[in-house]
Amino acid sequence: MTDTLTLTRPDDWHLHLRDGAALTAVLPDTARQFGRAIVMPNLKPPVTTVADAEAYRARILAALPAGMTFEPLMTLYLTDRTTPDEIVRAKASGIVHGVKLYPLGATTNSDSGVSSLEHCLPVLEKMAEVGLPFLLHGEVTDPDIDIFDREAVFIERTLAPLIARLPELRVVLEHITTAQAAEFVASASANVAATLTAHHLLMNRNAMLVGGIRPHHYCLPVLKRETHRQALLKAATSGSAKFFLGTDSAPHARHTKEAACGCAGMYTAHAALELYAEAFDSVGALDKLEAFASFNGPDFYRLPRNSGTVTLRRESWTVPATLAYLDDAPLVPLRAGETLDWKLQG
Ligand SMILES: NC(=O)N[C@@H](CC(=O)O)C(=O)O
Ligand SMILES: [Zn+2]
Ligand SMILES: [Zn+2]
Repeated sequence: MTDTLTLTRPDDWHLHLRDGAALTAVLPDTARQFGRAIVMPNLKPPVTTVADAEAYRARILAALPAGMTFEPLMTLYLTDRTTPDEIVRAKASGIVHGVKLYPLGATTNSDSGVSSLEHCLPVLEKMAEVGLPFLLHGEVTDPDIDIFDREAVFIERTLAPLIARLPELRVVLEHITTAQAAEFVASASANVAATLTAHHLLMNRNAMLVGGIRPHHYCLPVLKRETHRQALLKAATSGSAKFFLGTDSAPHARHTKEAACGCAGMYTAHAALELYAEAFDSVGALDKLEAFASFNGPDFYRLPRNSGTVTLRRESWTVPATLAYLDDAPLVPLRAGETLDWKLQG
């Protein structure tokens, strides 16, 4: 049995850092583990221009505790008003590494999202031309489509036609949750990849709905049935370079989750690598974790792999019940009050 695991320093290819006091509270959790992260642009208001991204990047670096190194990889939030010129500026900036699609109304802070990709074709063509990846929250928002089917329908209605139209566009289907998504990505061209969260590798929808409704296990795309979780775990541990780590750690203050209409998003950054190690260990695939966490992402984004390493040890520890977040508004991390079997050293 492996008890110690040393990995090339990993990166998080899908992360919500928020802003202000929330940013200051959560950033150290990520910076302890990851060299870089693709930082999601769904602030209020969203990060839609290179100027916004530069200012947000400066706020992230200013919030980083002394002595920690971490590189935020910025993204732009695609809107119906994004211009091809902004894409050219984004590529030239060197700090923007992707453009994010939030279908209008699909998830947290998506009310500036895109109503139809048809409007955005000139922008998407420019992204393909300059080589800026397109990052997708892959769910349709059609009210007639059942929430558990929204990812699979997105693949049929939006992703497949997009790829057929612009095969040279590099696309990341974020936080995939279904067997359909895993199969689609695995059989698509090398320009199509996916991120996988630790929580979708570890939990199915029973964790949200059995024995009472558990708001801290509610996220989007929503947890699916066990067959899907198994398909995701198989994809993550398959050795395919198309699948890589993206926590989708998405902090929301406790009272906004424990509410009649609770926010979507799980906070996992406090123990991200430990949670992935548990998932990979559960199928005897710890040897596949390094490529998933540290190689496949930078290779797809055409960035150098990190130097340096992190070490995990098989060691029990208890996750705190809450973490400090905003004044009088704590954060409930995934596995709050429970024991984890892996621990990041140092
Ligand atoms: N994943 C979530 O459930 N929530 C994310 C948004 C997102 O990634 O869809 C958030 O910003 O809170
Ligand atoms: Zn999303
Ligand atoms: Zn997200």
